[in-house]
Amino acid sequence: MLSVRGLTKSFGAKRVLDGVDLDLATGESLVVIGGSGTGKSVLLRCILGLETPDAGTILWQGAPLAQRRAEFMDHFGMLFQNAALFDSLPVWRNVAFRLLRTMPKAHARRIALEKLARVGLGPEVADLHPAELSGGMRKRAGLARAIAADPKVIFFDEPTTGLDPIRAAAINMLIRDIVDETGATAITITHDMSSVRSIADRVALLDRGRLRWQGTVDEMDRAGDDYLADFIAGRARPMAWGPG
Ligand SMILES: Nc1ncnc2c1ncn2[C@@H]1O[C@H](COP(=O)(O)OP(=O)(O)OP(=O)(O)O)[C@@H](O)[C@H]1O
Repeated sequence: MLSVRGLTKSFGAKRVLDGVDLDLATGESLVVIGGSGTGKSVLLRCILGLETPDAGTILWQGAPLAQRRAEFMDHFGMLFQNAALFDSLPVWRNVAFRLLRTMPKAHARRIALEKLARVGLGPEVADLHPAELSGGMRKRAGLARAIAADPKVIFFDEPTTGLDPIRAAAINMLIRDIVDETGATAITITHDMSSVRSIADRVALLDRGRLRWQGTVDEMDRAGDDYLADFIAGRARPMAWGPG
């Protein structure tokens, strides 16, 4: 359903993406891993049309995504790093933000409460403001917002950043369950190997602007790629990969 071909993007003299090819089937959950500054966010931003690639194509359902951007965005949801909620709005209005453009307030609120319940937040949370929530609750509210309009494609940007391991595991489980339930196609970018193991059908390792390796989680553990093995184990090789 989503194909990236030869995606290239430089900032000044620095080539951040250097011919990335990627295919994503409907309902598949792809997790993109890679060291800091390897271009994971730039890849997502190019797919979203927030950056203009220097070269390459992005196809959605077989047609250039750039020509169908509005339709794509109607079917798209995103969990932002640090949840990115609007501080001035109560939680339910954050969740219902897109719905409020197309439906009466009472209906949008009812859906927001359903989505909040789906991510484990009760109705008592609906009228609180984001500042009154813990980090884990903010992530859950961000997740409720991401799924509010029943998206077919969901991006998760570093979903466990800032959470303790137990709350991170809960968010990972919730994401996997939601992806399974909804049949949504998902791309997650993360450094967190627990997210990879919980969420991924397929893993792609981005390194110096290229996809260095991709495969299933099982294949990842047997891959025989030194950098991938170091990444999985959280192992540093002095001077091997630059200051990144
Ligand atoms: N708008 C921009 N202008 C200039 N350089 C940029 C811009 N956006 C990204 N970069 C550079 O592109 C490189 C890749 O950035 P990107 O944010 O995609 O990394 P990342 O893999 O998501 O890293 P992290 O895991 O640390 O978030 C970095 O060196 C960054 O400084």
